[in-house]
This record gives sequence, C-alpha cells and structure tokens, in this order.
Amino acid sequence: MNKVVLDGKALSQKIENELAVRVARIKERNNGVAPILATILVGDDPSSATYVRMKGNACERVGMQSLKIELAQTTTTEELLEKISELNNNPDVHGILLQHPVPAQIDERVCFDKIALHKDVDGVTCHGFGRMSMAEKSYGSATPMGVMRLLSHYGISLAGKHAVVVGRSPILGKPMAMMLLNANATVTICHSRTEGLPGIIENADVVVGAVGKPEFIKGSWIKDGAVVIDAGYHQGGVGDIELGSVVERCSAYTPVPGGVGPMTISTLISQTVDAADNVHSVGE
Ligand SMILES: Nc1nc(=O)c2c([nH]1)NC[C@@H]1CN(c3ccc(C(=O)N[C@@H](CCC(=O)O)C(=O)O)cc3)C=[N+]21
Repeated sequence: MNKVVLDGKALSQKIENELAVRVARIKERNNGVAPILATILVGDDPSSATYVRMKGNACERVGMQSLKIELAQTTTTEELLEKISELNNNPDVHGILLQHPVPAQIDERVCFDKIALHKDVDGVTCHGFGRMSMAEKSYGSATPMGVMRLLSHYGISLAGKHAVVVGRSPILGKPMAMMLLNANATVTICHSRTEGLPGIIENADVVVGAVGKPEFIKGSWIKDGAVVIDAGYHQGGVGDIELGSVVERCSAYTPVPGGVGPMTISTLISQTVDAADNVHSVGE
C-alpha cells in the first residue's frame, strides 16, 4: 500500500507563499496598508498565548498585520462584547479571532456571535456555521476547513466514503461533520459518550480524531487502508489518535505535529486575506 503522509506543514508553506503575493497586491492598491487580523486573547493560559502568538507570526510571514488584544483573566462578557463591537466598527480590521477557550465567567457563545459575519474569518459564529452547513458562501471554521483543504490537496475523494468524526465541539467536530457531509461522505458523529466506539470506527474509511483527549482512539480500532486525520493537539506531541501502530496500515495520515495544526493557521490567514479582498461579499 502506498501510504501518504498528509504534510500540513508543507502545504501551509505553499499556501503562505501564495498569500504573500495576494497581500502585496492588496497593499499596492491600498496605499501600502496591509490587511489586519485582530486576535483577542482573554486571560493567561500559556498554551492559548502560544497559539495566538503563532497566528500573529503567520500574519507577519505573509506581510499582514495583526492587532493583538490581550484582556485580563477577570474580563466580563460585557467588556469582551464591547471590545468585539469596537473591532467590528474598525474599518481597518478585516478579520477577528477570539481565541477559545475564554475564562469560565464569560459567555463564549454570545461573544463569538457578536463577531460581524464578514469578519468571522475563524468561522465561529452560529450564522457562519449555518451558512457553511447550507453550503452558502462562508468562512469555515479554521481547523475543519484546514482538514478539507489538506484532503483536497492530496486528491483524497470523499464521495460515498464512510467518515467517522469523533468529537462534536462547536468549532471542530460539528463543522467537520457538516463539511464532510457537503463533500458527499456518509458521516457518523461519535463522541466521548458513544457506546461501542471501536465497532463504529472499524467501519470507517476516514477517521477524524476531534475529541480533545490524548490517544483516546486506539490504532487497533482503525481498519487497514483508512485515511486517518488527527485534529487533536496535546502536550508531548500526541494527538487524539494512537498513531504508532496505524501509520503502517493506513492509506494516509496526518502527523502530529505537522499535520492539521499548521493548516488551521494557514486557513485562518487565508480567510483573512479573502475578507480583505471581500471575495465572499458576505454583507457588511
Ligand atoms: N477560536 C479559536 N480558533 C482556533 O483555531 C483555535 C482556538 N480558538 N483555540 C485553540 C485551538 C488550537 N489551535 C491550534 C492551532 C495551531 C496548532 C499548531 O500549529 N500546532 C503545531 C505544533 C505547535 C507546537 O509545537 O506546539 C503542529 O501541529 O504542527 C495547534 C493548535 C487553534 N485553535
């Protein structure tokens, strides 16, 4: 079997090179002003700070600007909503990323949904999710959208395939399932409380680990020749899938690190450039 490594790092580099050209063009016709992604980090979780920094660095690599908003751990929902409104009303800002998770006292859903649809380049609003689900023009949630781009780049066909998504979170599992469905896969959504998970995964042509628990999905459950997508990210460089035994038997897999993670970031940046180009012309 010719097994394929779905190299998200390499594809992201290629995407960034193309974006740099588009950003330069946008700057030219905009008196040297670059597109701006506003990133909002609330609280002092060190890994969230790292991810947000990585997103800012990616902006720089393609010649874009990022506007970094950092708010205290004690921020209220009202204060965060006020900040998002300000960014919605700032014509220089093309995209807004609110890093998940926010501290427990904040109503994250209300804050996500405050983000203006045309600036929702991370695809976190109910409105954006609904439009994506209905296959209308939209910015997809960055991680599942990155997975779709990776599959498409490697020519992996989904039509008629049984895809099993393990996880149902608002910005990962749920949108992943809808994107696979829209690509004509037959989709089963499982989660941490699914009974008989090994027996379901046994029948999967495509397995997506999106459950947020280190090596929750065992390699022995996955059939020979399956496509294995690991959207998990945990300390120590492990994902949601126990990859060790499966890399030799599958037809394709995403490494951790270097698979889905970099695609999340390049997709966010690419959708921000789309927003600056207003390619979707989703209402202002
Ligand atoms: N509103 C929101 N949108 C997100 O997209 C979002 C979020 N909140 N909260 C947290 C998760 C996590 N996330 C990652 C992005 C890149 C890597 C990544 O590039 N990882 C590298 C490894 C990085 C390392 O070495 O630590 C890799 O997989 O190769 C990982 C995780 C985005 N998230």
